Amino acid sequence: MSEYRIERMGAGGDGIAPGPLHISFTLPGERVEALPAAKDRATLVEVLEASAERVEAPCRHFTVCGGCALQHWDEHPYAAWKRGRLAEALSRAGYEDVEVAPMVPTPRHVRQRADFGLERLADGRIEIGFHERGTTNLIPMRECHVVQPELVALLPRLADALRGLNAIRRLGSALINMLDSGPDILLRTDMPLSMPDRRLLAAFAEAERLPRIGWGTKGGTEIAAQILPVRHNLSGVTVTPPPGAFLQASVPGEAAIIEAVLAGLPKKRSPRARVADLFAGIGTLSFPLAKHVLVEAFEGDPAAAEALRAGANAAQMRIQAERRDLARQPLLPAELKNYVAVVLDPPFAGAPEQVAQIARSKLERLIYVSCSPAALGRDAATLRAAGFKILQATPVDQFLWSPHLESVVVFAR
Ligand SMILES: C[S@@+](CC[C@H](N)C(=O)[O-])C[C@H]1O[C@@H](n2cnc3c(N)ncnc32)[C@H](O)[C@@H]1O
Repeated sequence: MSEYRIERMGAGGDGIAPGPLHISFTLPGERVEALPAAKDRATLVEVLEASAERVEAPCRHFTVCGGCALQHWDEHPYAAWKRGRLAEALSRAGYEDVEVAPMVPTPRHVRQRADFGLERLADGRIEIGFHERGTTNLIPMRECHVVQPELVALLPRLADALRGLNAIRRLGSALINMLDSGPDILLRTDMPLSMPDRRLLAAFAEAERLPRIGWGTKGGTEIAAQILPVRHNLSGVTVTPPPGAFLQASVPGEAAIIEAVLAGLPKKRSPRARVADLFAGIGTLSFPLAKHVLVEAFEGDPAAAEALRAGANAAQMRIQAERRDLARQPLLPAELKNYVAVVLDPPFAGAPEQVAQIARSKLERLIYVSCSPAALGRDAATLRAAGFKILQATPVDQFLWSPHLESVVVFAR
C-alpha cells in the first residue's frame, strides 16, 4: 500500500498519479492511499485528503457498478472536464483555440435505452443488472440514477418471469428501449427459444402490457411475442423501431443534438437544398432536418432503414431512405456534390472511410455528431488536412457520470 497525489483526470475518468498511475474514484489534488494492481493502475483504499470538489455519490452501487465513473465529482468541474475532452480531441487534430460551447447537461433518471446482463444463479433464479467494473459479474441492481425509473422498476418482474425461460442456461442480456408505446425488450440468450419459452414471453407481455418482446442472436433478431403495435414519435413522425433499434440515450440529449445540428445548416440555401444524413438509424435527425431541407438518408441496418422509410412515407416527408453500408461503400465525391451539407453520426469507431471520401470531395459543410471524442479527433485530423475549419463545437452530456461524451461539431470550408 502506498500514498499518491492525484495530478489530473485521465480520459477514462480515473484520477492520474505520477507514473502515470490510474486510480479510479479519485480527484485532482487529492492525497490517497492505494494498492498497486497493475503496472499503470492502483486500487483506491482511502482518501487521505479529499478535494473540495468531492461530493457524496447518490447511488449505492457506485464504485462497484461499471455504469458510472464520476458520481463523486461536483457537477461544475465535471462539466468543465467533459467540455475539455472535446477541446483536447480537436486540439490533437490540429484545431487549436476552438470555441467549445458550454456542455449541455442532461438530468438524472432520463436514459431511455439500457442493455442489462442476465445470469442464471445456482438456485435457478435470474439476476439482472449492469456488470461490475472490469468484470463479467452482474450487480443485483436495486437502484439506478441514470436510467428512467419505470425501466428500473420493471427489472425485478422481468427477472422473475425469465426464471422459467429454458433459453437462458447461464447467461444472456436484455436491451430495453423505452418507446412511446411502452418498454420494448430485446433478449439475447445462450440457447434457442423453445415453444414453452415463447408462451412464457407472450404471457409476460400480456401481464405487463408490453407491446413486443424480441429475441436475438448474432445472426439477427426476431419477434418472440407481440400483443400491441410498437410506435415511437421522433420530431412529430411516428416510426415503428425494429427490436433493439438505436435510440439516442436520452430525450433531452436528443433535443440538444437536433438543435445543434439544425444550427449548423448553412444559413443561405435554396428551398431545394439537399442534405445527406449518413448513419441515419431510424431517422432521429432526418425527420427534423426534413422540415428545412430535402433529406437523403443512408443507413446500414436494413430494418432501421425500412422503419425510417416507412415513417417518412406515412408522414409525407421530403426524405429518401436507402440502405447502404457506408464503411464498404461510402458516398463518393461525385455523389457528395449533390449536397449543401452532410450530417454524419457514425458508431463509436467513427467513419474513417466516409471521411476520406469527404476529404477528397468538394463538400463545403459537414455536421459531425460523435459519441467518441477519440474517434472524432482522428476523423477531424483528416478534415483539417482537407481544409475544413470549425464553426461550432457543442458537447452534450448524453452519458451522465461516465467518461463518454456526445458532441456536435460543424466543419466548413
Ligand atoms: C450512432 S447511431 C446514429 C443513428 C441516428 N443518426 C440517430 O441519431 O438515431 C449509428 C448508426 O449507424 C449505423 N451503422 C453502423 N455501421 C454502419 C455502416 N457500416 N454503414 C451504415 N450504417 C451503419 C447503425 O445501424 C446506427 O443506426
